[in-house]
Amino acid sequence: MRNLDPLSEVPVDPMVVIVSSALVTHLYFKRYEPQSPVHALSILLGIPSLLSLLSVDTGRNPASALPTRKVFRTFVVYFATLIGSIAAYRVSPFHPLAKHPGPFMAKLSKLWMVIVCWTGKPHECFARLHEKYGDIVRTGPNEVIVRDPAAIQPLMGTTGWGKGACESCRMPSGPPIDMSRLDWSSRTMNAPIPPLIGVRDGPTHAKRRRTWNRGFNPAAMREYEPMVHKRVLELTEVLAQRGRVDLSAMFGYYTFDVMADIGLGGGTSMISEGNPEDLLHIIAATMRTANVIAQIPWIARYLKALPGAGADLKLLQAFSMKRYLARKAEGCKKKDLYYHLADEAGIEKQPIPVPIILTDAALVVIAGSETTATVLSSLFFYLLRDPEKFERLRAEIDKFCPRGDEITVEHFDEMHYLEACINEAMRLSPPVPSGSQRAALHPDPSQGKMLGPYYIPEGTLASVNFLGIQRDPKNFSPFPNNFWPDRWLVAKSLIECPVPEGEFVHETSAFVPFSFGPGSCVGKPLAMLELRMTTAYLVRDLDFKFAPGYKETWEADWRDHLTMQRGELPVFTSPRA
Ligand code: HEM
Repeated sequence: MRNLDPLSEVPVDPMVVIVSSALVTHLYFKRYEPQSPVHALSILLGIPSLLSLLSVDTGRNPASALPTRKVFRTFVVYFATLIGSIAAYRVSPFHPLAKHPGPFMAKLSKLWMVIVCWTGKPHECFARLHEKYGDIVRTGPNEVIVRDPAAIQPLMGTTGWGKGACESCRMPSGPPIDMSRLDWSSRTMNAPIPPLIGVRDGPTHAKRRRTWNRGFNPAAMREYEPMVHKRVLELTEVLAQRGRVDLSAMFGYYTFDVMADIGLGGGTSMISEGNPEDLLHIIAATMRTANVIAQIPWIARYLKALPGAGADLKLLQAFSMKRYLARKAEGCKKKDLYYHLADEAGIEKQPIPVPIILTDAALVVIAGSETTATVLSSLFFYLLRDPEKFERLRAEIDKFCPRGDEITVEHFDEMHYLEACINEAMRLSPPVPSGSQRAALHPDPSQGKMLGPYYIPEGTLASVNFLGIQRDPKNFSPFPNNFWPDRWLVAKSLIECPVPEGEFVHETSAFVPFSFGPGSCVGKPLAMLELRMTTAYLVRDLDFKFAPGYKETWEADWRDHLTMQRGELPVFTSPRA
């Protein structure tokens, strides 16, 4: 009987055809990285299915019309070749990142980063890797992290790369965008209208940022000052009566209330009532999941189909929607941040689309609350561990603003020690510890970059390790890991340097808690206002001490889920004696 196996009629071993097809698939994926699941799955399942059909011998034996073994063998050979080829290329000397050292498993697969991010300990892991491999470490097949301030300007400055793929998959909503012009690294979780922080394209980002910039200019900040002031007084009053509190949680409630007041027309009372809607836990859970998914953004397309996927995110979006509708119905009574983000003044030529207002409203609370709360919590942890520094700060505040007086922004210009303490807390515990990723926008080989002394090719995801550079003795010495606010005063020549001149290093370009360049933190003026005002009132008017039994595990409890998540800070608070 005639053999109908078409592959057997050509003088080529069917195995060669299957292996070659898998290698061509690797090349195709490497070059085009299909964005849609239908496209990707039709290639990954279609090719081996077709090859199975072609290699079925339907002529010899009717039983072979059920060619389970051949189909199985075709699939196994195809996928083994495909995976083997990808793995071999990634660890080979031909890979563009071959000369950058890093853990073998990280070079092989992004799964390594998925696991690291899931543990919440990337910041500790990266510190160990820098010790072992140096200032640039390959942390993924196409990814590096850099601990060198020379990388900041070229990567994040005006001629730097766009936001990395990670951010753009964090808060998906709305219709899909055309990803066809973006390179492999820009995979997103169908983030059609990404929040400002995830807008990769420079001009689009600059356009979106205009309303935000107006929302944090000096005139806008003057409007917010009374709102912050009111909440600081409320916090001070509540803490004066509470006794034992988790100060870290209280700062979370306080910053959330401030952001809701300024960005969403108010409507929350966490300082007095706690966290009844569980919003802070929802934000934490969202950040953790999103940071893991961001390592393999393509998976979001498939996860989204699962029931219950993104439930936390939806709760957060529902909260933003509720507050948005309330604020809109209320109308413009004051020039809050919403006034600027929704362009209630009508400055923009086109009205701001509602989906953009909603997406950015969620960003207001996500970006603006836990970040500031982390710095406040760390600052109080360091101050309570070191009563001499607490007293020195209190003396400065008393001097410029005695008890009973209202503390206003005018007082802060002269409070150098307050500024030094805040900077030092942000140096030791930046709320975005492992940096904000960047990636070239288009697959253009000319877009490779020198990051200081290191060349990285386009197609690389790159981050500057903020915690790493801020604690590197090459940038801050002596005592790089200790809370030593005096370094900021020495650097400004306000006090004598207590160590021999050669031992003092203060590299201000390596201090980037708010990041750097056109995509850096737009909310910095508000964050600084909250940090100064809150610290000044609490240190001046309250006494604090660690709750008995607290093991001072503050830093060990940190979890890095893009933003730092904090553990408890149990303290006793009382009115100042
Ligand atoms: C101490 C407190 C804060 C710190 C340390 C901090 C830090 C950061 C960092 C590192 C980024 C990433 C920038 C990048 O991608 O390069 C960022 C972005 C951002 N932050 Fe903050 N932040 C703080 C408070 C705030 C506050 C109070 C707001 C108010 C809403 C805010 C709003 C934003 C926004 C909107 C972005 C996105 C900016 C953009 O992509 O253009 N942040 N922040």
